[in-house]
Amino acid sequence: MYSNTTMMIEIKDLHKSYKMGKNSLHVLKGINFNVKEGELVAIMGSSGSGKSTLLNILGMLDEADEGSYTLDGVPIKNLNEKLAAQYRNKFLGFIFQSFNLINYKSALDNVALPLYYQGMKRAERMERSMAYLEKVGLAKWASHKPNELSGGQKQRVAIARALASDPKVLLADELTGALDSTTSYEIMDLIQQINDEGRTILVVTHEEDIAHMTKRIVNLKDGVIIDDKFVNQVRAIQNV
Ligand SMILES: Nc1ncnc2c1ncn2[C@@H]1O[C@H](COP(=O)(O)OP(=O)(O)OP(=O)(O)O)[C@@H](O)[C@H]1O
Repeated sequence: MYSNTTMMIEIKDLHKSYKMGKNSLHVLKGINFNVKEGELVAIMGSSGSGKSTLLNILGMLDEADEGSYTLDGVPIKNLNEKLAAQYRNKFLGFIFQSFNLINYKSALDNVALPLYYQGMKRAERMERSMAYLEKVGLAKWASHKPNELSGGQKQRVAIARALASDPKVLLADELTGALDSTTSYEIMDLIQQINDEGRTILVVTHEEDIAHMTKRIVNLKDGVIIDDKFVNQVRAIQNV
C-alpha cells in the first residue's frame, strides 16, 4: 500500500536507560518501528511506559544509548551538534500539552519567534506567521496575548508555530491533555486536516478516543512495543 512512499522515520533496536544513583532504569528496551511519509500515528501506553522518552529521542531532544534512528534518510548519529540543531529546526515541529507559549508576546509574535531564530527577515516572517494563524482559524486573534485566549485557541497558536517552519514531521505530546473533550476533538480535526495535506504526524496520548482519530496505533508497555496496528480513522468533527 505504501510502496512508493518515502520512509520518514526508521528506528532499529533502540535502547534508553536513566541512571538513578547506582542503579539504572531501562526505559526503552529495543524499539523497532518505521513511519512512512504522510502517516498519522498515535503512540499509546500507560504512565511510565516510555512514550515521552521515545518522543524526545524522535524529536532529537535526547539521544538513545543504543540502536539507530534515521530521519528522512539521514542517520541522526552522524550529525554534529550544530547540524543536529539545524536539522531539528528544519524537519521537526513540536506541540506540547502545556502549549509552551511566551505570555508577554502576541499570538502572531509567538508564531514568528522560531522564524526569527532561523534568520528570516521581519516582513517575510510576519506574513508567513499571519498565514499560519489564518490556517488555524485565529487571524482575528493575532494581536492577543496567550492569557486572553482559551486553551483551544492557545493550542491552535502552538500548532501554527509548529507549522510555520514547514517541518516534515509534527511531534505532539498529549496535545489535548489540558483541553475539554469538545475542544480536544476540534484540535484533532485540525490535526487530521493537516495530515490530509500529507504531513507526517506522531501523537503521544493515553486517551483511546484521541488515538482512534489517527490511522495507526502503536502500543508501548514497559519499554517495548506490544502492538502496532492500522485502524479505521474516526473523523474528529463527528464527535463535536
Ligand atoms: N530524565 C529522567 N531521569 C530519570 N528517570 C526518568 C527520566 N525521564 C523519565 N524517567 C523515567 O522513565 C520512565 C518512562 O518515562 P516516560 O516519561 O517516558 O513515560 P511516559 O510513558 O511518557 O509516562 P507519562 O504518560 O506519565 O508521561 C518513568 O519511570 C520515568 O520516571
